[in-house]
Amino acid sequence: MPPRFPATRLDRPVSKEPDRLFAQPLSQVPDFAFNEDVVRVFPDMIKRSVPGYPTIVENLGVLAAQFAQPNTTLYDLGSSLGAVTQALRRHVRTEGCQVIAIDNSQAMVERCREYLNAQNSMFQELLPVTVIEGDILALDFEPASVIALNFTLQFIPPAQRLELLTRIHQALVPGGALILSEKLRFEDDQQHDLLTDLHIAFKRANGYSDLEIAQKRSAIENVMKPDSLEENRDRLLAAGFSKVVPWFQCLNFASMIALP
Ligand SMILES: Nc1ncnc2c1ncn2[C@@H]1O[C@H](C[S@+](CC[C@H]([NH3+])C(=O)[O-])CC(=O)[O-])[C@@H](O)[C@H]1O
Ligand SMILES: O=C(O)C(=O)Cc1ccccc1
Repeated sequence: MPPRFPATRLDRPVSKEPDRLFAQPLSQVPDFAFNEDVVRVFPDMIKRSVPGYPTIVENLGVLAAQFAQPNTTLYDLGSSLGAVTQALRRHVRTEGCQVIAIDNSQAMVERCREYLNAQNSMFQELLPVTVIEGDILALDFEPASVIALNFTLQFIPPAQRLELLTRIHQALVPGGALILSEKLRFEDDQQHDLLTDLHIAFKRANGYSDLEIAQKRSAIENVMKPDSLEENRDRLLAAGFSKVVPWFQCLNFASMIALP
């Protein structure tokens, strides 16, 4: 019998179940939700859907090691299965730090805890971690040096994004940073259409059919609302951040560092 969680190149045990959630024609496509069905295929889904995702996650650990300050908290907001938390723990060795991962999907949180237990049993001297099932909009932040919002803000109702970022800014200590990754929309229609077509080509190259791509798009269109890079930058500045530095973009997915 093969082990239930074979170790990957990154020493991270992940489900290998392929994403076929939208492969059959659905008479009505329900709104996308982070439920048990999604959790089972999530590692495959996110890798085949988000160009640059593995690079962003691994380098988030590298970036975090530069910003982590002693005796502070590192947050993984909207942690899903804890890929970012695992990267933080692979890279950050700063004295007295802890990681808090939080997600409001019970199914995600349960599986995330299993994966982090597996990481605990494979490595020593990892930062302590707490996984919370809860709403990031209701979180009381501890003094923090690294806050990761890795493809989570796009699922927060647009009217609540500025207030969340303002509270994140207030929680950050000097020398810390918010790392924000988002799908982007583009203000120039031609640029938007080109990068959207290229994203569809990326998905097709990763084995998704036209039907899967179309049904997934209609599932997410009511729940995931991307902003442009300019909107993201302006909102971060309005929240009190002093500097916004994009550090990665692959097609219509980008990640930026925001300094307090
Ligand atoms: N209000 C909320 N409070 C808490 N969690 C929330 C909220 N709204 C949505 N979520 C959670 O945010 C996560 C977004 S996925 C993040 C990927 C991960 N960061 C990764 O790097 O692998 C992005 C994607 O699937 O495109 C889901 O797990 C939601 O349950
Ligand atoms: O699949 C897409 O088109 C996306 O934009 C990204 C995504 C990835 C995983 C869950 C929801 C959205």
